[in-house]
Amino acid sequence: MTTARTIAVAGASGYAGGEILRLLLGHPGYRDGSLSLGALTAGGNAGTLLGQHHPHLVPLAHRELTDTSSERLAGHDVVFLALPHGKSAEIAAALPESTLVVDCGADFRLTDASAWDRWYGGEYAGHWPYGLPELPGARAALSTATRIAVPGCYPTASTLAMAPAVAAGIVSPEVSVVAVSGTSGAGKSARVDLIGSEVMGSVRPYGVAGAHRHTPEIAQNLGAIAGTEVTVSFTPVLAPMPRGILATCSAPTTATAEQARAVYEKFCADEPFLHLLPAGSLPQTGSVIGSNAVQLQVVVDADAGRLIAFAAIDNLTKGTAGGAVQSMNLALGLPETDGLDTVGVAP
Ligand SMILES: NC(=O)C1=CN([C@@H]2O[C@H](COP(=O)(O)OP(=O)(O)OC[C@H]3O[C@@H](n4cnc5c(N)ncnc54)[C@H](OP(=O)(O)O)[C@@H]3O)[C@@H](O)[C@H]2O)C=CC1
Ligand SMILES: CC(=O)N[C@@H](CCC(=O)OP(=O)(O)O)C(=O)O
Repeated sequence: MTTARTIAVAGASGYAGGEILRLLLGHPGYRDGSLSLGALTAGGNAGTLLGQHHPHLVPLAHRELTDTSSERLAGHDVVFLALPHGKSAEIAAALPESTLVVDCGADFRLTDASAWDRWYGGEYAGHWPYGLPELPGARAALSTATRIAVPGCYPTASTLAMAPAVAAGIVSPEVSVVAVSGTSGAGKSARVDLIGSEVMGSVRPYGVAGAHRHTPEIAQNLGAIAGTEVTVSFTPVLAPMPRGILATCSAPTTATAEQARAVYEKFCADEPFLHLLPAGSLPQTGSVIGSNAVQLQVVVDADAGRLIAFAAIDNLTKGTAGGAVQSMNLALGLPETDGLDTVGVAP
């Protein structure tokens, strides 16, 4: 019998950490004992029980959260970091190279130090293999990785919506993205602009005109696929729902609707989590809640000369924890879909 691989989750009291734990509890490796859960850590909530923060994670309710330090996290085979931006670099540097570190924060996503400086600031920590297996070449990179940077939730939806069109060269490299997100994308910490009475019954844009830090990440992804610079105009929109992102992306095209559809069918054909809906159906967040699926559609507005691609994801599942577990599976040589469902919860 082989020894179980141990997994630690830093930031376990938060939304992303909680979702990682939810997925791991259903992972076949956890069920057969080949994966086990070690340290679960937090910041100010260290010393409290996980059940106080995630009462839905019944089997782990009794687990005590410990402080977050490289000493606590050392000795595990896999460490998920679900911490605020800027917290990962120091911890990761103190962990052995043999430990698989999967970072849900932004610290290692950007390949351009000047982009990091402009949108985040502080010392640039470098970049790691990017945890979006559906991108060209990503599976090969992830299968040998011991450090993985999980994408942001908006970049996951927007990149996957436009990747087929950009890879096939059927759009000009000028992409517009309007993406509507549920409030869990902002994390669990208290913010006046996120209290119920400010959010309920209202939809509002924020971080407009290139101000949102996901703009360079989306441009980086699409530029790498295109092999040329891609400009991205990104408008995030906050909606009164707990989970989900619907990204509506467009770019100039001369392709017909049939040509565009053929491109998307080919791109999605062997992808376990990419679901191109039948022509005439449009993605909605309600169909992907709790699932790792990405529901896609592509249409062409011939009068405007634009290709429009839609993607719906659960920001906490495919947009964070699902992408993290999918990447872990690849890095550990496990089946990529282990512990990840394409079946959502509805209504
Ligand atoms: N929410 C989402 O949809 C997505 C999130 N991510 C990324 O995942 C990471 C976590 O996000 P999310 O779960 O939403 O955030 P939350 O605010 O919900 O959780 C943050 C977690 O980090 C812990 N923490 C906060 N400050 C410190 C600190 N100084 N030292 C140690 N631990 C600390 C918190 O512990 P405590 O409870 O004790 O404060 C909590 O466990 C972020 O980097 C985020 O960008 C990525 C994609 C999507
Ligand atoms: C609704 C909402 O506030 N969403 C977050 C994005 C969350 C996410 O994916 O991003 P990171 O991992 O890069 O933090 C925001 O706009 O800041």
